[in-house]
Amino acid sequence: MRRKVVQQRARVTNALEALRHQIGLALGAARNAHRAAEDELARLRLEQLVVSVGLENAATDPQVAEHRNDPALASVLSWLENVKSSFYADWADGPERLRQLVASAAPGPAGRPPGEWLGRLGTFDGTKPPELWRIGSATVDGTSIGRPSTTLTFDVAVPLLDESHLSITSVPKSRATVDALVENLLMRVLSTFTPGAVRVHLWDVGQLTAILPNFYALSRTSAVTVHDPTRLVDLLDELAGHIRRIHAHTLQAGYPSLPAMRRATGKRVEPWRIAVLYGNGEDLAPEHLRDLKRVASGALAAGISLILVDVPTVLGGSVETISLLDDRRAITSMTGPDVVVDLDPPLPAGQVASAASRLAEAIVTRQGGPRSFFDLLPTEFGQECSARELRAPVGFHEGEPVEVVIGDTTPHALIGGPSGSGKTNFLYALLGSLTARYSPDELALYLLDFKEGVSFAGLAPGKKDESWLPHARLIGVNVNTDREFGLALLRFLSDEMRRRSAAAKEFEVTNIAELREQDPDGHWPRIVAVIDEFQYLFAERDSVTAMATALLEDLARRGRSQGIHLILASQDIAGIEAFWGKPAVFEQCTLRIAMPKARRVLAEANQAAVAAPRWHAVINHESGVAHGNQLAHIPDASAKNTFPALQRQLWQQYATHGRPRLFDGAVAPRLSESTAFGTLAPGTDRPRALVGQSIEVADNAHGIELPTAPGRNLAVLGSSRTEALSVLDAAARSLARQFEAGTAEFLLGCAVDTCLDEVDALANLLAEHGHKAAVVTAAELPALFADLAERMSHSDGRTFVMLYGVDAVLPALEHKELGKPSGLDHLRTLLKQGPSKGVHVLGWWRGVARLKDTLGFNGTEDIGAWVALDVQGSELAPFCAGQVVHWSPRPGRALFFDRGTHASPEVTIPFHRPEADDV
Ligand SMILES: Nc1ncnc2c1ncn2[C@@H]1O[C@H](COP(=O)(O)OP(=O)(O)OP(=O)(O)O)[C@@H](O)[C@H]1O
Repeated sequence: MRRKVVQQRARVTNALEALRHQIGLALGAARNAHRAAEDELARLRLEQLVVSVGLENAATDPQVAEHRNDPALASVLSWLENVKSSFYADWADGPERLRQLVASAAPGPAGRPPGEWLGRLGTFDGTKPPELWRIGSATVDGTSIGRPSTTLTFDVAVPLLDESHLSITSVPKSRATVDALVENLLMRVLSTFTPGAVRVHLWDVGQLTAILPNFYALSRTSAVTVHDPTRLVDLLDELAGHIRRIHAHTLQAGYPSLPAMRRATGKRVEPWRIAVLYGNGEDLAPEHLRDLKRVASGALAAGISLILVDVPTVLGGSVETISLLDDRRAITSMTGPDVVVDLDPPLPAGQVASAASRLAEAIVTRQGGPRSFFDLLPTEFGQECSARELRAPVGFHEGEPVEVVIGDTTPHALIGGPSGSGKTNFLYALLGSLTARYSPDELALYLLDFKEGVSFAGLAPGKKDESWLPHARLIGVNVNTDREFGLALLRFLSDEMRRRSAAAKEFEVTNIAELREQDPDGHWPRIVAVIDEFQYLFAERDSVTAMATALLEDLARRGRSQGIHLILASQDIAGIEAFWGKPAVFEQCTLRIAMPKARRVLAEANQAAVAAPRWHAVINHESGVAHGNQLAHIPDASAKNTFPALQRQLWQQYATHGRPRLFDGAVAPRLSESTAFGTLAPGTDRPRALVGQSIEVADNAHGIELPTAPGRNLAVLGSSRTEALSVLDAAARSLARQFEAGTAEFLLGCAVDTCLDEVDALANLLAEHGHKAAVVTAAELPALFADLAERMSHSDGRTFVMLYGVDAVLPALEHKELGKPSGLDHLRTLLKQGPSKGVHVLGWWRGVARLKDTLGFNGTEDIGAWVALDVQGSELAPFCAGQVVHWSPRPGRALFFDRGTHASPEVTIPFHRPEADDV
């Protein structure tokens, strides 16, 4: 037992001993590692010290001398000597390599001596600009590379376009040098590219004109713009606007930046822009500085470079610096502080001026003066897809096309400008440009003009020109008194929006682009609804305004995702004021187009439209904020044979697309041309008496159904003879179509002698259809009613009693023989009991009171439907279930109400009677 304990203790002791040994070793190793690290640190500190004082000064430097006894010093010095000599061995051919680098990165005018290019037009329109631009040369001492008493010279160039901004700092009295440097750089750039590919903006806090005077000739063209020294904000806004627009465009096309897009597509779509800002060394105002920084950070990706002279700021993005040392020399961030750059001498002033003139001439020639409408059109029609957006140029700015985009961020547009400023012309330019790019399967147009006149009428087939615009689905003209038609269009669009959103839901997508992807066989064109003088919609305080507002707001909010877009045009103030109280619509119109002198279309502080020249427009995709301004000259699209020429071409190309519906408020519709009339046929027990054309997007008619049921009579109310004849005529003729010959009887009771001819003519027409048709005179009416009241119980066919000015015979009807019912009693019986026995009265009373007298107490129920002509709405309440009727009579229009189908009365357009012309 004891032996066992002793053995165990020995084992534990041995184990502990072994552990102690291991710990000792580890501690020793750690001590050694620590010491080695400390040595290394000391060595590195020493190395840093020597580098900071310079290797060549190490021997004499007192700080280094303190380490004289340090054994590490020698190894540090020898290590640094090695590095230096191997570096200079590499650098021996450095100047030559730099020369080659500049030669390849700064080809042609970018790096070559001016004698080789100054005065010649550039030819480069490639996708990638030179990377470097020469500013001078630098000379270094050859001693360092083992060639004492020699010097080595190499070219110095700076990056600019697509690569970097430039910040130049001057010294006192060096303005001429700075100007020469900037002029040299700009001239190299301008002479590299084809004329017009570069735009230069000049701003000088201290000068209004005379900035780089040798460029004067170019300031008449788009190549150089001199900005007002007090309006830096305008320049920054303009640049910010370009950046946003270009950014949106490139992103939309799937590229991160303009240079990337250029490289990928091999096409230059935008000019390069260089903005030169001359400051005075003082800080910019904080708001300018903020805007400048914002511009600088997005500029390069949009092809914009800044050259800042004495503008103290720390810019975002990459910036190279040139700091002048005196009037010839500078240092630059490209070569570091130890290399002094000898700036190139100024270009000869005369030669720069004449080169600028040549370039200016070339730009003017290239821009070709004002462009025409046909320059807006693509060479091949109908090639674009509208799934994501609609995009089309509408004009030109300095030779470059200016586009309008209708899509996600700019779903709706507001166009404003005083009368004659070119709104209609703009609309034509836009419609032409869009319809030439997008086929009718991609774009459907609904065009409504509240102005008096027929501005869109030419887009529908006409007498002179049978062609039509195949994209147009609806054209409404002369609707200034038919606000209901505007409402009908909004209702139609709203229904279409619902239909699209239901389809989107079914496919589990949220917008039109996705819907088109998921349902490639569906027909989902983008819809553009243009409403010219839209403020008419809100012209009165009535239910039309209330409904139009609600519908417009809904469309403005939700139309975007369903591809339904509104373009609202107006003569500024009136139109825009109409929006007060409807901010939802106004705000959603993020695309603003201001014609010259338009007010309130753009943001309040944005005065661009005030200064816009004639036949121009300010196009702004940023809700009218100044940085969104794009000025464009709009070509003349309204000149004779301009738009029609395009229309004919499109019409031929898309021959299979149906004609648009034309609603012309100034032309009374013809019954014989009405679709509703054309589709009537015999064989119904609910014949329909048409009374007028309804004000709807579809070609529909109003009519009263006449089943054999109580109350199915029609009253026409008012003194307007022509319209009354028209309504009864349409009713009779449409009924006649729904019966086989001989199965319907028409009794035409004419109490007004002046209508006898028309009534006779109608009777003849009905007889021609093979129907029984008899004309009954005023004197015969009491007997007719007595007879009908008597025989209606045995009637088996249908009898339509058409009464003209029935009130004229009221006194005679009221005549009562003792113990016998009067004529009026018979008429009342007829009205009450006739319809359920197939005998219907369709009568014209020349006033509401006279109808009431006819019907007597409790008789209103017997008039199931009425058409009111020149009768005030207030009189109609008793025949409209007591509801308030808003109706002020207007020529050529009537109010129709059918108890059986209507919640409230609707405006109808009596058909034009062909015979009416002859009377
Ligand atoms: N860009 C243009 N170039 C040449 N002529 C133009 C241009 N724009 C408009 N016009 C001419 O000016 C006239 C008025 O233009 P337009 O009818 O478009 O103006 P508007 O603003 O619609 O006026 P209103 O509101 O009174 O109808 C037209 O005869 C048209 O031919």
